[in-house]
Amino acid sequence: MSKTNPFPPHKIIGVAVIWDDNQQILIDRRLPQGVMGGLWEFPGGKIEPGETIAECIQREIKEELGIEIAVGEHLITIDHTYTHLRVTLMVHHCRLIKGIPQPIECDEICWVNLDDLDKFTFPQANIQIIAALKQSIKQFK
Ligand SMILES: Nc1nc2c([nH]c(=O)n2[C@H]2C[C@H](O)[C@@H](COP(=O)(O)OP(=O)(O)OP(=O)(O)O)O2)c(=O)[nH]1
Ligand SMILES: [Mg+2]
Repeated sequence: MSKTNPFPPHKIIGVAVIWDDNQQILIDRRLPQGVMGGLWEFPGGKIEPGETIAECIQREIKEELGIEIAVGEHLITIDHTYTHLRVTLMVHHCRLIKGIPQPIECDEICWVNLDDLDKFTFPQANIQIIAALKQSIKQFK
């Protein structure tokens, strides 16, 4: 009988909701191979020792997309356990400062309106991120 590891590895991930000047959000599609291959996500990655979350997000976005961003307000922190992995997603609103995003480490990228996010398939943990995002925007309307 197969058993699920009760202590799956834990990753702390800095996640960016990057806004441009037209109120659009940048999402990327993960490479087809590997964990959660082919799903859409908000760009980001694993924190390195000694880094703040803002530094992690800035570094990951430079590495993955070749752009500079300003890291702003904290949106939400999500703890989620997948079958073989536990993630803590620390999500911040960010703003594009410089450059045109390139799909350096992902399959494709897309600027979308908040209302169009539902048309893309995200990992399960993102349902809560998207709900928080819609909630945070409503406050301004
Ligand atoms: N970046 C990002 N990761 C997400 C989101 N939702 C979600 O469940 N994840 C999960 C998928 C991955 O297991 C993990 C992020 O890992 P990653 O593969 O981008 O990070 P990394 O490149 O720094 O990690 P690694 O090479 O050291 O494995 O978080 C999301 O919206 N954005
Ligand atoms: Mg990543």
